[in-house]
Amino acid sequence: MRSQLSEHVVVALLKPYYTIPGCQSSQSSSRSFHSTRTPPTCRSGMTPRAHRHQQRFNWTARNQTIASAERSIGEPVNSQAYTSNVAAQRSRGWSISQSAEEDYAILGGGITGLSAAHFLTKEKPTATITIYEGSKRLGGWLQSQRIEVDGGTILFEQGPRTLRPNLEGSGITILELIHDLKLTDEVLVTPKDSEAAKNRMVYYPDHLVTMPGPGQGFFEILWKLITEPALKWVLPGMYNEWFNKPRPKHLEDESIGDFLERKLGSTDAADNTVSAILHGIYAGDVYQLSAKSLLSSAWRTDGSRGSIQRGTVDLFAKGVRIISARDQSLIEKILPGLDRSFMEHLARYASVYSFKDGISTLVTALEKSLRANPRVQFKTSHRVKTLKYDQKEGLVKISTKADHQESFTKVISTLSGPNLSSITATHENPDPLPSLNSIHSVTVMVVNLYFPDPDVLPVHGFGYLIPRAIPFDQNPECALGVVFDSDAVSQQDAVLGTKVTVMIGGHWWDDFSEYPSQDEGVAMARAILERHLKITAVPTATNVGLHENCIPQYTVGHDARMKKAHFELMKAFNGKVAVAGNSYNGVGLADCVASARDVVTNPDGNLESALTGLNGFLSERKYEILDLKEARKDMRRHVELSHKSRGGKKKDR
Ligand SMILES: C=Cc1c2[nH]c(c1C)Cc1[nH]c(c(CCC(=O)O)c1C)Cc1[nH]c(c(C)c1CCC(=O)O)Cc1[nH]c(c(C)c1C=C)C2
Repeated sequence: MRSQLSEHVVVALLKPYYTIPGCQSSQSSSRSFHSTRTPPTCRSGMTPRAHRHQQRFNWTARNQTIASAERSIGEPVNSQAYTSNVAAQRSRGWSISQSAEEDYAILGGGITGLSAAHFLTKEKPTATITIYEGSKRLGGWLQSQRIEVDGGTILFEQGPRTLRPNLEGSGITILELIHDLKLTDEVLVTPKDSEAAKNRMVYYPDHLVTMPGPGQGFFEILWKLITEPALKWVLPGMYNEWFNKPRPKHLEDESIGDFLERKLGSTDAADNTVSAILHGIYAGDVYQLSAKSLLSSAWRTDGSRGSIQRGTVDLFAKGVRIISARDQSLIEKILPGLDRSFMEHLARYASVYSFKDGISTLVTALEKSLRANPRVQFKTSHRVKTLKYDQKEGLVKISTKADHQESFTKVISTLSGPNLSSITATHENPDPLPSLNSIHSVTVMVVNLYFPDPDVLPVHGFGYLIPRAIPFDQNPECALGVVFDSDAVSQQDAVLGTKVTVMIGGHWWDDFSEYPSQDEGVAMARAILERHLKITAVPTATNVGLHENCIPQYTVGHDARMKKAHFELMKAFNGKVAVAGNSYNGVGLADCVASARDVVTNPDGNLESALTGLNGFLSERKYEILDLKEARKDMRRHVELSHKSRGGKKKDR
């Protein structure tokens, strides 16, 4: 049974049963989890609740914090000095006032805002929450739409459509949400042995290339690496990476393209393959996106070992894996509460998952649950115009129309960096949050097409991505990729047929001031399908969305800018405005939910954490070492135990 399960999912899945409570793990060297540093959840021997109570400063402490932030701006920011300043405040006995009433405002009714409200209702049941949303509808760009076609309905997705069953990273927080909202029966799994799981393709330059991955044998992969022009960089690149000289000491960050060229000795990897993958995640430019922020573990290993492969082989030989302390702490906190049979089902079968009624199921369920809570108020069609900090009262004031302000003890902004910056600007200070203001986002046109013929596609799989190396005459529409929706998530439609989504624009449209119309979008998508896949059939249903500035770009220097942004927010709002959402710590759906949880629950138990939501950028991230051999033993023990506890029967779904 073990061999069928994805190891890292299951190791993490079963971890609570082979490790000790978080607060003791620093002393656990004989156990399977060795903490390299004191776990952040357990500083000063305090409980997480005690840490939560520390989130609010008294006046003296606030002024100290401001002074500290001011000192830090304009000079090289020394986060350690800042942290020790906060620690000093604590040791002097300042702070720790928990007001009886807390009034929260959440700016933005997308998935991050709704999730933040959800986690707040759990974490602070007596707080009142007002959610401001500028448009009429909730959910942001999570948009699942049922459309009538001949014979029934089909489901189109405009935004994200699938989730990965990962526990590490942000995946576990969305599983917690699914559990809280009782949505496990709504989940649809795309099996690991499906074509969609096995065939993730890149277009190069005139044919589709299946990327090496699970389900392919060693010799099959080797043959592909030798013969496939799109992958010809891999073997020489590996050689260069092993022997190349270490990264220059002064290098603080570089683009992923430059990083790959430096490591692998040519631009082929970036141009032919990695640019395609980045199109599918960020719709962004491989020569602008940050290696430090987006390839953080490769960046770290390269820095410490001089070679990613040497570092990886070293870990492999030691039988250990590195996991971030934050992910480890989330797993410890959330996993024990989740439904075990659901988790086992995901771990065993799912490559990705979605919901019977699409990804918006999350939004509908969150809205229903929040509307049932008398402490939560929705203000849709209320665009926030100004956000000001009233130093005397220690409150944040929000206005949505002239001559009317509402006051809050804390605001969580899920707006984009530039939007938050613009509502904060005043005549006296037109650019109070320059680091947030500088976050650039790209625009993507999403074109859904439905063909009644179920056999329109010449190949099956998740879809394909288009790298930057494709000559203009093969991609004049600036397409980024095509998703084969009817393969990627089956069972959402009541009729047979083929659904595809063509994504266009992204960084290719950075200089555009006008975009194609909906009809032009459909024509462009059809031209792409005809050129690349020889599909000439006419779609009987289409749906086009132009999502302006929808994906923030973590360009070179992102981490350093977010560190500065923390201090700018502290200066402007004294810790009363925190940020969450896709502008900061991950652009995916799961990242957004995780950022909402982090900003509410303060997972680090770290005082700054609750203040701006950007604490993760203040100091080097902490990591822990997972001993895989011990973990596997404990896992086996646990599987036996859980078998016994279920009367020896395995519950299959
Ligand atoms: C809808 C547009 C989006 C594009 N990128 C993202 C969205 C929401 C964010 C994103 N997409 C992926 C990841 C990685 C996580 C993962 O599941 O591996 C993130 C953070 C991967 C991905 N890319 C595409 C799909 C269908 C997926 C799976 C996750 C999802 O459903 O969003 C296709 C795709 N997305 C974008 C483009 C341009 C594209 C091209 C075919 C932009």
